[in-house]
Amino acid sequence: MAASEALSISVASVVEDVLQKHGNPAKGLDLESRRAEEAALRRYEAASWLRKMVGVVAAKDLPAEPSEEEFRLGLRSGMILCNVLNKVQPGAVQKVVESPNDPALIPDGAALSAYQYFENVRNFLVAVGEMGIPTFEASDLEQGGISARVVNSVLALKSYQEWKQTGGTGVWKFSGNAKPVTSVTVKQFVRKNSDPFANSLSRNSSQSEKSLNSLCHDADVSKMPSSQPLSALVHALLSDKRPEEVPQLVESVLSKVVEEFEHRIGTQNDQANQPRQVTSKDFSLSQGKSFMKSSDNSKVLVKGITASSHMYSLAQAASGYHRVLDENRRLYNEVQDLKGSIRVYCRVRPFLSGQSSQMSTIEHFEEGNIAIRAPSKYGKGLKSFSFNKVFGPSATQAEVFSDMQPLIRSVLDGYNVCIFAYGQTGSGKTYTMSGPKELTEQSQGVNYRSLGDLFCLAEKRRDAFRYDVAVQMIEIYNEQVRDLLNKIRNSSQNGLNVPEASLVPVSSTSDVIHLMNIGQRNRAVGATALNDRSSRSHSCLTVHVQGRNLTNGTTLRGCMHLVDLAGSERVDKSEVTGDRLKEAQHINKSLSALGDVIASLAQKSAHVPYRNSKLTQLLQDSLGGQAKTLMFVHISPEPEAVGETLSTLKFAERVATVELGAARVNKDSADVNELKEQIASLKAALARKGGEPAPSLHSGSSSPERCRGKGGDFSPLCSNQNSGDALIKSSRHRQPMLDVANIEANTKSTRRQKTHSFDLDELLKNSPSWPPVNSPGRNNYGDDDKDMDSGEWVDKIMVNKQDSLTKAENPFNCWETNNGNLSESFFQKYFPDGTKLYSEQSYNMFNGSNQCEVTNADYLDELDAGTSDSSEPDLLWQFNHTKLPTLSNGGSKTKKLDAKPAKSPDLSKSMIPTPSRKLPNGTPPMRNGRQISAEGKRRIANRK
Ligand SMILES: Nc1ncnc2c1ncn2[C@@H]1O[C@H](COP(=O)(O)OP(=O)(O)OP(=O)(O)O)[C@@H](O)[C@H]1O
Repeated sequence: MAASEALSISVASVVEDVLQKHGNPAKGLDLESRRAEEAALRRYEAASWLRKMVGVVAAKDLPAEPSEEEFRLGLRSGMILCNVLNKVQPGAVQKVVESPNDPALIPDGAALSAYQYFENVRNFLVAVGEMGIPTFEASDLEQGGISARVVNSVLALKSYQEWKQTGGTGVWKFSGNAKPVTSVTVKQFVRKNSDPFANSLSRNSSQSEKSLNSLCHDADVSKMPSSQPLSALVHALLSDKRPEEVPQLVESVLSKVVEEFEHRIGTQNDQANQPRQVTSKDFSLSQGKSFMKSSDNSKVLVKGITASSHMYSLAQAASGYHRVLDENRRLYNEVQDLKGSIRVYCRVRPFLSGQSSQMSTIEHFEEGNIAIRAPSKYGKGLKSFSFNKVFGPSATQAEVFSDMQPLIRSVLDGYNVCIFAYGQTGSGKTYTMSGPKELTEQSQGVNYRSLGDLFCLAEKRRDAFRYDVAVQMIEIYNEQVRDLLNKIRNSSQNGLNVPEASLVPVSSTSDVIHLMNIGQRNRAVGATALNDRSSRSHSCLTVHVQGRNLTNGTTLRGCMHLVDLAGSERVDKSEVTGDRLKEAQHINKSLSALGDVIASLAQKSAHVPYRNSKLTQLLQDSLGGQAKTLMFVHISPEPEAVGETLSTLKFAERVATVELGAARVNKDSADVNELKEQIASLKAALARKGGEPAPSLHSGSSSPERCRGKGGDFSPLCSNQNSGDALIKSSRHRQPMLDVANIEANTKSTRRQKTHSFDLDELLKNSPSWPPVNSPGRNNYGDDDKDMDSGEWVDKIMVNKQDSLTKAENPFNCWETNNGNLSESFFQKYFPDGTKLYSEQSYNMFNGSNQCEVTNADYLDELDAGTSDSSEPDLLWQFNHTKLPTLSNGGSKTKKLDAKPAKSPDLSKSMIPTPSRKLPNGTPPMRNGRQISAEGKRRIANRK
């Protein structure tokens, strides 16, 4: 007799017990009493069935709800057993010995009668044994015998009969027993779907809570005989949990269920003197067969035995489902990361209020696939697209964020990350990145959540790392880069606004929220027919993180760009004129340039035209470098948007094919840090010798030596609330950086200067670096990288990486450092020895300036080359666009693993929806629009 055949476990009670223990371990159920109750219920079920089979007259000696003793005595003669067996399987027992006496009156041990009913019992056991039904020992019907084994055997026979009744053919296999059905506690388990596992497997992995609920619903928990319904237990358990805690919790509960189940099975095995431990595999396999035989594929009422085993299998499947899904995703992501692919998540915006009667063009979506119903104009039929993930209209902000959460960890692990939102105007880009206008905690977008998570994680790692964080917000408006967090000072001389600061240290989520509100207000927005809050610019929030390993002194620098692109829109839909047309053309141009870059990358072209727009320069290192890049592509569900939707999805699908190469960790060993400090000291000494104010590593007073800042008179937001207010106030007067640059250039002429027009490059040269670049030298970390744990995104071999210019090629030695992240000096000045120091001088250091002082740097260059070979130790803002000339010259330094052009349709112009704005005539110009435009033209003319 197989061990599994004698087992009898109720999964429902196991789940309930585990949930109760989870909710309040102190209130664990009295398992013993529960088990006794369970055994009694099973006995009643067996007795009831036997009575039903032979009729109450023949079964008069067997009460409907017998005690153990009554059960044993009632069956002791073997007559009921044999007669029932013959009904189930006619002729199974050839001759049933009828006792002349009332068997119930036969005293235990009476020899003659014992022989008579021994015959019956033996015949019964032989017959059921041949049928594959669990048997018991004849002595189990004697005093002291194990009546539970008799119960098991009877219930197995019952199960066999049910199987036969439902048309079972072939070899019957016992599938375990369940709680009995009695008149008192009717338990019917409704199977909602004949294949619940397939059903659950199609669910979103981030919806663990749903999975748990569905687990309970599938079991029809409301009908379970429990002191507390399972649903109540589930809710009690989950009520105080954060969504991100749910998956682990579910996993933990399910593994405990499995554990407990196996424990109980083991206990039963012991009781049954059958030491073989039944594995969950045995159990679910046998269950599976049994179920398939008894299922009618649509709706099956599964009672008793089957329900129990179904529950178990369901619990198992749900548990396994999460593990398998996680594993699949991890492996898939690893493959993607090894290829350096850009991840693409698609999000469908819901219909907005007042639109609900419309038909959605989204035919269906699940996991990574989406199908759009296209009208004949676009080639009638369903168009399917595949992405890493598709979020439907009802996806919450939390769900969307949870899928990209590992990236946050990556930033803290020293990786560069870029997340950007792409899509038609009004499709929900800003909603995803920031949230709706009326922001609540639930509706906060990726930006807020990322920063919140970042601080949270940093706090958790407090014992091992000390992290310093600073943020920067810019926008690209009409091909001009603007600093959204800039403290603006009105220049009394010429009336032009001057940016004062662009990088602000933050120490908490509220600092960030405050800053982002400022930045958001400063975005160029204007009314359009499609979206009255339509942004007219690309915005980018950059988060710089530096972490010092408190144990070994290594430093990690991560950087994250969160980019909300301006809306894409076809020109032919546009009716815009004037300034709006100009804006649209700029947006169009930059998105087309983005398409060109993507196309070149997809084809692995030698030359990637990054320089064609500010946007592509901004994203250069995220698109072609070592960053982990995620694109959220947004689509609207309205039929009139279907053209945009299709072209957006086509573009996005191409983006997904781009292989960027390996993301790399930015890590400096303690030795490197030490050397950098030495170099910084030497530089300071040299500067002093040259009669200039000595730069100080820790005083924050060094910036004037190299990158001249403006004489700002305010403190950072996080350290001075008043200054924050001032920042808000003054930042309303935005000024194109172009203008600022020239003012700067004109007011400073005594030192060696490099005066440029103030485009993105200029800004970046003098600001904390833009999309981080790791110079070749800096990235020679060798095996160190392997130590880094970056969550789902794995370290990779770098491919297709653009080399930065070497120092020698760098025309501006104040830009020579290419570590691509917040400079050492920044952290040394802002966070010396763990203290946030933000002096007026140090703050000035961050002020955008287009001038780089070059002082006695040749000697220092030698030093640098001999040490960290690429990393400017401090004092200078690290400019990471020094490689741009290389790129524009045809990318001669580009390393390609595979230079063979991939099959890649031209996705640039044809696929990028040409942005334009449908603006009602007479729309008021944006606040600075005209002035910027005029000034911009003047500056551009000057440059020429
Ligand atoms: N997932 C969503 N759930 C609910 N409302 C949404 C969602 N996505 C977008 N919306 C709403 O749709 C409108 C347009 O969204 P949003 O402003 O984010 O679009 P956008 O793509 O950023 O537009 P633009 O390119 O013009 O800036 C807003 O009112 C926003 O609140």
